[in-house]
Amino acid sequence: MAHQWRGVVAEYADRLPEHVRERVVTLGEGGTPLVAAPVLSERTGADVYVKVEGMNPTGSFKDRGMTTAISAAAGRGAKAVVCASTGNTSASAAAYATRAGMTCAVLVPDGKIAMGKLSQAIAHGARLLQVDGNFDDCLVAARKLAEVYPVELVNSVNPDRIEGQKTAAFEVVDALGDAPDIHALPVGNAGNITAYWKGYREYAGRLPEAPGGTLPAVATRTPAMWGFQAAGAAPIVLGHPVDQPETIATAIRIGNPASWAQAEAARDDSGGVIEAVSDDEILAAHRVLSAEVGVFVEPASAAGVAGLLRRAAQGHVPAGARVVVTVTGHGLKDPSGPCAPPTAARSCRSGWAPTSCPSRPRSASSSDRTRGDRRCSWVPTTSGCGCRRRAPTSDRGSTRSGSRSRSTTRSRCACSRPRTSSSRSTGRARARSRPTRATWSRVPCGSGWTPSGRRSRACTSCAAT
Ligand SMILES: N[C@@H](CCOP(=O)(O)O)C(=O)O
Repeated sequence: MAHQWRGVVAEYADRLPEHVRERVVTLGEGGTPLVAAPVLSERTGADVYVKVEGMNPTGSFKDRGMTTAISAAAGRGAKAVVCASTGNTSASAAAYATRAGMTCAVLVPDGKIAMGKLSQAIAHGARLLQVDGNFDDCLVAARKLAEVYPVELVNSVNPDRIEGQKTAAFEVVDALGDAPDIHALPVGNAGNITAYWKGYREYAGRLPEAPGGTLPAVATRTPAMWGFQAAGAAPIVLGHPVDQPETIATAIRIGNPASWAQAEAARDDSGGVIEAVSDDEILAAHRVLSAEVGVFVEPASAAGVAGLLRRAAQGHVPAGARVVVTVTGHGLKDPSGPCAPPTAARSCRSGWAPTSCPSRPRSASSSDRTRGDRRCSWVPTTSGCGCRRRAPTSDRGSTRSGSRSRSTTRSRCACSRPRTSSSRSTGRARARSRPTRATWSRVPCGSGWTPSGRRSRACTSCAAT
């Protein structure tokens, strides 16, 4: 008879602190598939499995930690919780807080959250505070709010979050019969690598002081932890905080991870690594996952696979090694991966689709259709909005009037770079440097196509309008 999964607190009660068990708030999280990935095994010469955390109730691994954090808060009689988020934490906190009858406030970087995640937080009734800053600024503000007001912080700086998230390591061992040789995963705020490492050590009987630490060991060993940050947001790799983290992998666009020291400890104690992968490597891995493995993930989730493929190509993956890669969130939360342009076009942000984009508008003008090479031809300049057209002749017919006036060209460019010396006023420059509604709306899609507007160029595959 099939086992009805009861959520991680009930399933691993004897290995969790007592205070998270007093009033359990659950949506049935955990028990996610560990999927064999023959394609990745073939490419790496290893025996690779993917832990599909997008199958959690709100579509990400955060639910494992949120059930314990919200349960603990509920047990203490909390009425409200707060978190800073790049999207997944807010969706999860909002859902579990609602389930517990609590108010949830979420602080997110304005314009930097994938539409699917934002929709979740709103749908679950969160009080949304969009901050003019990045995730790290949001976390500073959330910490202050929790100090001053009777509201509990449910980011992974809350130890109850780590307790819940460590159960993913238990599940891996339970499924494989022992710990893998290598566990690869993305690193953002670094709570997850911290939690997995704790879980693996506990299951191997190496933390006797932990809840359930006196229970018999389940695993005979622990894996090497391989963490991967996005190259534009790789503070641990660089050894210093990154003031303006930037990557297509919005979930790990973090410049100063809260669990930095713990992540380094996991790396060093396990004999592992933390490395950076480029956005193009992330997108390539995303394609492998979707088109070859059959698992659709959000872009950040592909960072672990990107890192594994890179290290395999460098000869760092021992033949036949058993490898688990955590893919952290579901692709439907942020469907931008398949239609994201390559780096050159992304940094330009002109709005021109790359040749690989499957979401080319069906209503392309005749010159667009005849233009063989649809790659972005905008290049950065040092004046104006920062972009200009390099080869105007190639799309002359696609402009409204056919004339090559500067204003027509500019109006096509939704670049959010700050204006430089040619700015008329500093105020205007600041306004331009912030994402406009148009650029913001394009973020979740990632295709580069502007939302429905005068040219009606909405992305036809992800419906980000
Ligand atoms: N990627 C996270 C960032 C917050 O991390 P947490 O570990 O503190 O929850 C998100 O989804 O918001």
